[in-house]
Amino acid sequence: MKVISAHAMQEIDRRAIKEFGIPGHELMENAGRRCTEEIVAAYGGDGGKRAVVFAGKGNNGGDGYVIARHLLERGWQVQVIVLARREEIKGDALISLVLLPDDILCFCPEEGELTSRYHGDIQAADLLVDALLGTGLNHELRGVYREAVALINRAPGRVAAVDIPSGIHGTTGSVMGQAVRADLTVTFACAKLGHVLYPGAEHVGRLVVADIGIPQQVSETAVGYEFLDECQAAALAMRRARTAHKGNCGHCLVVAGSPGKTGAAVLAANSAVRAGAGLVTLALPEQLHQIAEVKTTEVMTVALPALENGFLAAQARPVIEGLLAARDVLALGPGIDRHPETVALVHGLLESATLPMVIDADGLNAIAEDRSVLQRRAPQTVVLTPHPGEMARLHGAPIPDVAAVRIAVAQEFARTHGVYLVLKGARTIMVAPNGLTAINGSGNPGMASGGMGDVLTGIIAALLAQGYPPWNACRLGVYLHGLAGDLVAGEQGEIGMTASDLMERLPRAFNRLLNRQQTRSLNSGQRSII
Ligand SMILES: NC(=O)C1=CN([C@@H]2O[C@H](COP(=O)(O)OP(=O)(O)OC[C@H]3O[C@@H](n4cnc5c(N)ncnc54)[C@H](O)[C@@H]3O)[C@@H](O)[C@H]2O)[C@@H](O)CC1
Ligand SMILES: [K+]
Repeated sequence: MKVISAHAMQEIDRRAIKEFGIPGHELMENAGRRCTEEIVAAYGGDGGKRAVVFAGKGNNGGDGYVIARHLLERGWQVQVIVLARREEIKGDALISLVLLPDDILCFCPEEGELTSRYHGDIQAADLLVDALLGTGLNHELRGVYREAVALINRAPGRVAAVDIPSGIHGTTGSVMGQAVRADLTVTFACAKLGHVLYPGAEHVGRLVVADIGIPQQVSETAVGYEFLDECQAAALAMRRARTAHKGNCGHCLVVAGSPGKTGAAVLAANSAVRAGAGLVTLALPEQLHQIAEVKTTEVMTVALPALENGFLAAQARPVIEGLLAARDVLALGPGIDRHPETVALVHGLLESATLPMVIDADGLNAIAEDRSVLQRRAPQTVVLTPHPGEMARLHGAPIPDVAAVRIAVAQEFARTHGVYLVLKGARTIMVAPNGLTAINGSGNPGMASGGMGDVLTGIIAALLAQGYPPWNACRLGVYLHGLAGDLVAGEQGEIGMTASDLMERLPRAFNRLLNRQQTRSLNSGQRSII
């Protein structure tokens, strides 16, 4: 599903009106009619129900007037509360307002009056229509708007939001002080970033994207982002040839681990096995070699030169380079810590290794110490998988500053340094070096526990080793990781989920995507490939 920013939607509206000559009030009429159809389908079309429509002073409110008119025609009892003075309503919204009977309109621009005069009506409504603010939201909610949102959220009736729940920023998904919690949101032409990014995504309820007559060439050419759902992820999964053997399913080298963090190394290596790599070698500090031998079965292990304290030494570089000659992908960083010799090793490998690399954890912190190493690197595909803290270090800014604009930060970093960037979090962001951007739709808060990142590193490395193009490996890998987490949550709940639990579900997650492909081809009348 394509998602766009609030600004891109304003541009779509502008082009539809200016370049294609579609009158704005016609778009508003279509928007209001489509909202009404969805409301009636969800909450009943047989009349006799009560609706209170909350309208702001802009065009979102205008959509609300159209909805009010259509609900009246269908026999609903309707009251419209406008949070402005009548003379403040202008343009297309005014065209829709004048079509409403005066006796259902209340103008309520001042804080306090709403609660004192309309509390009873609001409590008695079967449906509250939130047409306060849409893509024009540009500052925190205050005064009577804040009061209205609180009243809507406390009322027992169902809530239908027009375009986006009021108070949610259409581009960042943030709550601007206070925001409506809707049961149903009907948006127009395309979903907006604010519908899928948290915390906005939790306010939307069921999302319907309605066609309001905007020409396809306008909405298709708008700059957008890919929201990765199960259907799109399934399309990325490749079936294995019946003649496959371990030699052509790729060999991953995982360089990881330091004292106290053998688990990170083992998780990354075992996850590469579970994500389908033909062969996996785990190379780790010599002091940890025996432990890794005990904790792994399918994975081969190699002892690397290490300092006395067990951190990877610079002399490990020629040994690793020797191993790389017969490997397809290098996964570097889980649990390696930040010793200066280890940092030098990461820099050295970036400069010499010419095969695809997935770099995580302290591998990223090593890059953050000298970002210019990314410019000096040998020509190779590099996938970086930071969490917000690592992203902030890479970017050189405090975490809250990065969190507020995470998509923009990820895009800038990926473009500037020519890397694939996977910025982890609720709704992981993926960016290709050319700026293509995807937002992951799978996963749950149970995955907020240690080791999950190591698993993701192993998955993406395994997909690259199996021949997935890097952009597909990033998107499929991230989706599979979240889907495996969702499978764990479905079986045992979110709390107490471990990275090992998730890793064990990877084959099932993969299989679910492949089965979905098969169902699709059966449904479309094609012969299934069994
Ligand atoms: N031609 C178009 O542009 C169309 C627009 N449509 C609707 O119009 C909406 C966009 O309309 P507008 O651009 O008029 O914007 P909105 O109706 O979202 O709000 C804009 C008004 O609210 C004020 N405002 C912004 N933030 C506020 C806050 N926190 N508290 C109080 N007031 C605040 C602004 O100063 C402005 O007066 C869309 O979301 C959609 O619902 C649809 O009718 C389809 C066609
Ligand atoms: K709204």
